[in-house]
Amino acid sequence: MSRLVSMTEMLNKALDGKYAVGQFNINNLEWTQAILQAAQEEKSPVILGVSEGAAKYMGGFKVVTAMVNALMETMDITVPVAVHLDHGSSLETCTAAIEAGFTSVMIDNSKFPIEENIQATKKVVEFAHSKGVSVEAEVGTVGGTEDGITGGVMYADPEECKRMVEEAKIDALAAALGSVHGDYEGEPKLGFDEMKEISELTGAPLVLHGGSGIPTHQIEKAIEYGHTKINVNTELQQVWAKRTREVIANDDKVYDPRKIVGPGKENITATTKAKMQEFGSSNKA
Ligand SMILES: O=C(O)C[C@@H](O)[C@H](O)C(=O)COP(=O)(O)O
Ligand SMILES: [Zn+2]
Repeated sequence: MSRLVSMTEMLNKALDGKYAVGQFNINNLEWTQAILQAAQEEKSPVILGVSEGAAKYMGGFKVVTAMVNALMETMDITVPVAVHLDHGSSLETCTAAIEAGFTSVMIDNSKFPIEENIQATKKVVEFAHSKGVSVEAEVGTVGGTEDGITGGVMYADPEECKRMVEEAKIDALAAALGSVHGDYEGEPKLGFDEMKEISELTGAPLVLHGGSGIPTHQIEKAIEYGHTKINVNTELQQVWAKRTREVIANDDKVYDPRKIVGPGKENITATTKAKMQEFGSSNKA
């Protein structure tokens, strides 16, 4: 029996309570164990983000939900957990994820003109809401590399954001305002004036993509201006890779994959816990 939940309740509570729930992207079994452990220890709600590429790598949507559900049971996870399709590209992919048991999806048609983006999102919302699944959409363009494809930043237009929220009836809005996937060059420059305007205009729970490498004072301001979900992928990959390199450098005879891949889990758990404290979601489960 699945104990997964959608993002709706967690994000509305976060909006009221002025904190954000982290979306931490998973890549495999170890990642999932490490993040679930962090959430349980912090008594924090958590969103497990799964990109189309990561889902394919892990063997498909059904493998992902079977793994997460089984781990929740064996690890005795009691905090709210959502499994969310990150940057879903089409109605077909979102439908397949929902049918496999995902409790939340992002339909990212932000590269299309706003009218097309809204119409495509509406169709996803119609199906998703009939199954109790939450929907996130994106307006504007997050910079950097997304599932292997690199592009520039394009700020979200406030009126387009309002239309997306009102017409498509989404549960969360990723309004791109200068954030970047992957590493930032220098200090991130987020559009806080636009953020405040979009938050006031839409009243929607906002989502911050490219959450790695943003200093705490900017994270706090983003939360103050309506961000209830912050996506983190790169930082977890970096701390895991650092530990894994050390393991191999310190022992050139090691070949047991569990001894190579496993130790980095501690770094993922520690970084996830630190992010939950920073985002204010600890003890909010
Ligand atoms: O790269 C992915 O597959 C996931 C990201 O797009 C995720 O949605 C995200 O925004 C995380 O950003 P990051 O921490 O800068 O990688
Ligand atoms: Zn993203």
